Amino acid sequence: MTVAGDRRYATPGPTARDRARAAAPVPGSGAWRDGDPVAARRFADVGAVELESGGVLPDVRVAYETWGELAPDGSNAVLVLHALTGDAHLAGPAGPGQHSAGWWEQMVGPGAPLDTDRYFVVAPNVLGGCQGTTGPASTAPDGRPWGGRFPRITTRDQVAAEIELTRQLGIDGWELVIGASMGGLRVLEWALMGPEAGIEVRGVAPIATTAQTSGDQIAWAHPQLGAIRADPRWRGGDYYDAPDGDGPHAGLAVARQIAHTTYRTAVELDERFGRLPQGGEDPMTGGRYAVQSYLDHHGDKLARRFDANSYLVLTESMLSHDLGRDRGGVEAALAQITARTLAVAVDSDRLYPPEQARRIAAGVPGAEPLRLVRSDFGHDGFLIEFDQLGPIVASFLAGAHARSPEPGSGS
Ligand SMILES: CC(=O)SCCNC(=O)CCNC(=O)[C@H](O)C(C)(C)COP(=O)(O)OP(=O)(O)OC[C@H]1O[C@@H](n2cnc3c(N)ncnc32)[C@H](O)[C@@H]1OP(=O)(O)O
Ligand SMILES: N[C@@H](CCO)C(=O)O
Repeated sequence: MTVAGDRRYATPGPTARDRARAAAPVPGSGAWRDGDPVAARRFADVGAVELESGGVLPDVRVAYETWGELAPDGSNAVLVLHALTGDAHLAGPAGPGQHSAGWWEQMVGPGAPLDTDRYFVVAPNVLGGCQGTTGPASTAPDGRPWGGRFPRITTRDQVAAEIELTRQLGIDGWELVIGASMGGLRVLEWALMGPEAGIEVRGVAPIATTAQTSGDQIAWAHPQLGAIRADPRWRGGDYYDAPDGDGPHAGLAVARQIAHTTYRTAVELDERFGRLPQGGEDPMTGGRYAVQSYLDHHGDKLARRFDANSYLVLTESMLSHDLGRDRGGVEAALAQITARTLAVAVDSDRLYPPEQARRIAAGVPGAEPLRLVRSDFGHDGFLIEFDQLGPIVASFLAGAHARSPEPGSGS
């Protein structure tokens, strides 16, 4: 698909995702209909999590959703890990308290690439998040919200909480652990921490992600953190009791605008919006260009659905990510991964460039060759290009079937 010369987006209209869906529906996707039963959001109390920093986060609760049925021999479990502002709601209509229909509904469902007729799919909300799992807005032991006191957490701390969830679910192995962006960081830690914890990880699919957060990624995150902290309504992170929910919405919106620019491509923004003014506004007399309006929209939309402190905590967890820390470096760590590995990148991703995924594919013994998704839309391609991503994931899973008994066969 190309966006060249497409100026329809100067005002809101069908999105790239809408058009991709219409042009090439993914087999089995779209099986969820309004009115279908919503996958129930459940909660697991996983106890205290010992943090890499040396502290302890007590009374951790993990929110999660599941689809499909766990086979009697437990052989068909798939773990899906969401990105920065995602949540446990992969597929199906929005339920109570959920901001939207599932963010990966094209990938998960009956007959979809992650086929819920065949697999038991589990999606937790990440530690530090704001969609049901313990995070800065949760209540601390003293009865007040954690707020600015919420500890620094790392990718490994997040996986430690997910390991406890896995134990509570009675799952002793994952057929596949899959996720993109921040989810992909956890996928890679799972590949090492899972087996160390006695949980078999048979396959991993890190998508649009990296084995080690780079200087460029830290640099892009820095002004996002600063925008939230510079908002006087942030109040050092203790804004939950502010009158009328008077939190750092403006700072969070600016952070999202910076981030969203990195999620798309320079070519798309230029060809799609160019220098067009927004609607009846005149940029020469204080009005906005259409691309400014577009970023305002995405910033405001996130500020309405996401907690600024979680944005800080999760962003800083991403900065901590280094698969090689205390493992002798990235290459030594990748070399220890024994799971079947499929690294996927989006060819136009300027935030997680394909070189980073290539490093994963080159470093893991026996990994599949790097798979590139072709997209005009950059990092967000993992949320748009389902006609490519779906078959890549489905064929990787089919490769697992070729080598092992039918999931759930018990043999
Ligand atoms: C795992 C996870 O990451 S879960 C979280 C995923 N969801 C998000 O990140 C939410 C933010 N949304 C997005 O990033 C994108 O919408 C995607 C990736 C989900 C889909 O991409 P696209 O289909 O290309 O959507 P696009 O970036 O064009 O955004 C469309 C929105 O911009 C709006 N828009 C487009 N042009 C303009 C404009 N000139 N002025 C104002 N708004 C505009 C559209 O009305 C639409 O609004 P809506 O989403 O409220 O309906
Ligand atoms: N749109 C995605 C991009 C980050 O990978 C999100 O908000 O989580």
